[in-house]
Amino acid sequence: MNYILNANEMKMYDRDTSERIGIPSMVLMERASLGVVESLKEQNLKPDRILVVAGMGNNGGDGLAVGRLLAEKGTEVTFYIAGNPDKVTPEMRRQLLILENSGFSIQRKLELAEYDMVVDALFGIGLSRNVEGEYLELIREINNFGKRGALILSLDIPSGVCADTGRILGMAVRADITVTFAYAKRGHFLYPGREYTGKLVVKNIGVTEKSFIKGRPGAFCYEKKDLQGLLPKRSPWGNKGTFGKVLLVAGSHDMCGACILCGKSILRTGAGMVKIITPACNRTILQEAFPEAMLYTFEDRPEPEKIQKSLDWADVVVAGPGLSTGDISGELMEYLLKDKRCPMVIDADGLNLLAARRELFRLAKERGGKKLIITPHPGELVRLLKTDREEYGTDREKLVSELAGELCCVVAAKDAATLVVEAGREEIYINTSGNDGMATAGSGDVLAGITGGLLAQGMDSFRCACLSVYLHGLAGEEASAGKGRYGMTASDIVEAIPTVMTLRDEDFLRCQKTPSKKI
Ligand SMILES: NC(=O)C1=CN([C@@H]2O[C@H](COP(=O)(O)OP(=O)(O)OC[C@H]3O[C@@H](n4cnc5c(N)ncnc54)[C@H](OP(=O)(O)O)[C@@H]3O)[C@@H](O)[C@H]2O)[C@@H](O)CC1
Ligand SMILES: Nc1ncnc2c1ncn2[C@@H]1O[C@H](COP(=O)(O)OP(=O)(O)O)[C@@H](O)[C@H]1O
Ligand SMILES: [K+]
Repeated sequence: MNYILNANEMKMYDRDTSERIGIPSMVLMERASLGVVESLKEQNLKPDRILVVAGMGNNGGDGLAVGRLLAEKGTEVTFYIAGNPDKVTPEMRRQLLILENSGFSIQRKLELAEYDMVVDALFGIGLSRNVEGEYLELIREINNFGKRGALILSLDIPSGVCADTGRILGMAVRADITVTFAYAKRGHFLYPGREYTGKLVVKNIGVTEKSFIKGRPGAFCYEKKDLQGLLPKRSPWGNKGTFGKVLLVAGSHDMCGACILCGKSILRTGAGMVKIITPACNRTILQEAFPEAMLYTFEDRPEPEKIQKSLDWADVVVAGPGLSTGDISGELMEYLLKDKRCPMVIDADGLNLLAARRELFRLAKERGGKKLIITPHPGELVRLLKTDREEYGTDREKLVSELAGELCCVVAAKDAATLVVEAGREEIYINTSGNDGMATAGSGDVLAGITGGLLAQGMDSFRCACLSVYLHGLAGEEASAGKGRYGMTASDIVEAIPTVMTLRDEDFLRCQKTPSKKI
């Protein structure tokens, strides 16, 4: 697990590290700059000629220090500073003095020479408004250097990207590499900032969790190394009942694929059994394409006793993929929502029904507690909140929290960077896995299946939604590694699930054999 910070949190932890813990700000800056140089070495990048573009804040100070350290190693460095000298921070002033005392000259006019690398140190997390005028022209010029082949290295965050939202404030530097300090920032992972960040490297500078005394960061993400500890434990003497029974209510007259994609994902994630309720027209295709599933198929309308029997059998319900929004589906959703025993995952048309019929929305809300996970894509989210795409674009996190609060549930708000929010919980999960190959029909059905599969294995709703989103993204990456981002389909994502969540036998045996007591 890794924290993802906003600008205020980073400033608060920086300040605590220097003022309370006592590591001087200049030391943090030197460590940050050494981290950048180390990162270039790790990537085998040896620039001969670089341009450092520095602003008047501490981001500029980092830039001057990086230039100085590289000059010590023989790189030819041109220093350029921009901005109002009245605004210079004490650390930046000190960096200017060090350069002056060391005999470097600093330019105030941009030299349009050829450089192998441009260091972007114009604005960091202190960017507070849209860039305009001279700064806008500078950012354009930095990007032009990039187009002509120079490597663009942004310090902390590409200048022009809002560290809190990932929004572009006027114009932003398109970095090839961003080296950030202590922790990643939200703007590195939220779009469009994520696209401008290029490859992200995080360097430790001495700011640690010891500085979280006034509050922990509000966001986190998962990494591959976390997986082993996050996956539900499997009992060696378990049977298919132990690993969970999932009732999938999905599919409609012209939509059978959603049952298959979602149902297969449930089993691929490790749940023991799946039973599908769907119209009779889907029976033959399901029996052929998905023989592992049990079925309850109905002709005109499902019988309440049979629905109830299925609900009594199930540990978890997944409802909505390909369901359609007709009256029969509405009735089905009503039965499911009224039965409050099973935790439930609602996706796709299940959510459209909630949006269209307030009675169903009310029933969902009444389930309350931690028993509901919903997985809306942006269209479904705005329908549920009766808002529009414009508002979604303005403050997505606020809308997602609002929805979680209204339904008293966990919301996995799907998008290129999916957010997971739980009613009443302050921290949010920001997903970092996946790619644009996943923007393909049926991909969301796979996520609903993974979520149901993990929930059936006993996970807590919030952790389950976070892990499902992360695994889904990893499966998307695995699928694209085989088929490419153009050609991959949702079926490829399903097939990649086992690979990304494989608990290797040797790991399993090690867990079993390691004694917990130390002597
Ligand atoms: N110990 C530490 O703290 C460490 C900090 N570190 C580094 O410090 C960075 C944060 O430094 P920072 O807070 O000085 O802010 P920074 O991003 O340099 O810019 C602020 C300047 O920009 C100006 N400005 C803002 N928006 C503008 C606009 N649109 N157009 C024009 N001007 C605008 C703003 O002016 P003002 O808003 O006051 O008018 C102010 O002058 C951080 O990202 C990391 O790199 C590391 O060294 C590790 C240790
Ligand atoms: N550019 C992208 N990068 C990463 N993930 C993406 C991207 N585009 C879509 N996804 C993921 O793909 C899934 C698409 O879901 P959804 O829109 O519900 O598809 P469908 O309705 O076809 O099943 C979501 O989980 C979303 O997060
Ligand atoms: K920067």
